[in-house]
Amino acid sequence: MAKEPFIMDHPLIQHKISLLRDKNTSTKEFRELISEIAMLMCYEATRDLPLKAVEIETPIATAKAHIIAGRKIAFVPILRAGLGMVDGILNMVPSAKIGHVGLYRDPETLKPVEYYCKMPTDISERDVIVLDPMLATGGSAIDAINLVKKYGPRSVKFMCVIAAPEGLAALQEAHPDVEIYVGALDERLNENSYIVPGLGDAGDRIFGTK
Ligand SMILES: O=P(O)(O)OC[C@H]1O[C@H](OP(=O)(O)OP(=O)(O)O)[C@H](O)[C@@H]1O
Ligand SMILES: O=c1cc[nH]c(=O)[nH]1
Ligand SMILES: [Mg+2]
Repeated sequence: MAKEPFIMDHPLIQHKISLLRDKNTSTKEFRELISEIAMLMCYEATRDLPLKAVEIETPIATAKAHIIAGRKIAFVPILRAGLGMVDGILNMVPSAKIGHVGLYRDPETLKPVEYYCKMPTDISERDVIVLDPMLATGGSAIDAINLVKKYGPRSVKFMCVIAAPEGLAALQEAHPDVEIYVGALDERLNENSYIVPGLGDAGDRIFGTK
């Protein structure tokens, strides 16, 4: 059985996603918002990182404190649009490594086509979070996670800004072990498999290509 997805309810995330949806939001603002949302979502998606107890000498006394227990993380953006989430996330986890999966959705078949894959060499020691702003039919996320799993990472999570119910169900069925973090769960897909109401084509809006 797949785990329940984690749907973000934080007001800051909801506010920023609303601005992202607006067709009048400029490329510059869109890029900044995607990065900020990814940073806030990363805070939630890393909530289960294990801690270890340490003693720290403050100027006053010895503090019994906690630091992250050496778990290693890799983020894997799905090109192109996933790249827009990387900067914000690296603000939170600066030592993370980054893998890349290049996929585009064929406009006729709507099936993902792979054109690039490069993973950190030590990915089998890492917890991976796959990044893509959009989960529409789910085909791209499912294929990207299939690719990542071939490298034998310790665990895989998936983080998206907007999901369609259809894509969420498909991803849960294909990868029931993967924890899914969603900024907002929308109504449905339209006849071209775009998310409704969604925000349009995330890659085009991040890179200004339309
Ligand atoms: O769930 P799916 O139906 O597979 O659709 C979602 C995919 O579509 C978009 O990428 P796109 O193919 O537009 O490529 P791009 O990021 O290069 O624009 C998006 O960023 C996802 O990767
Ligand atoms: O709504 C959608 C669906 C797929 N890809 C996008 O960028 N947006
Ligand atoms: Mg696109």
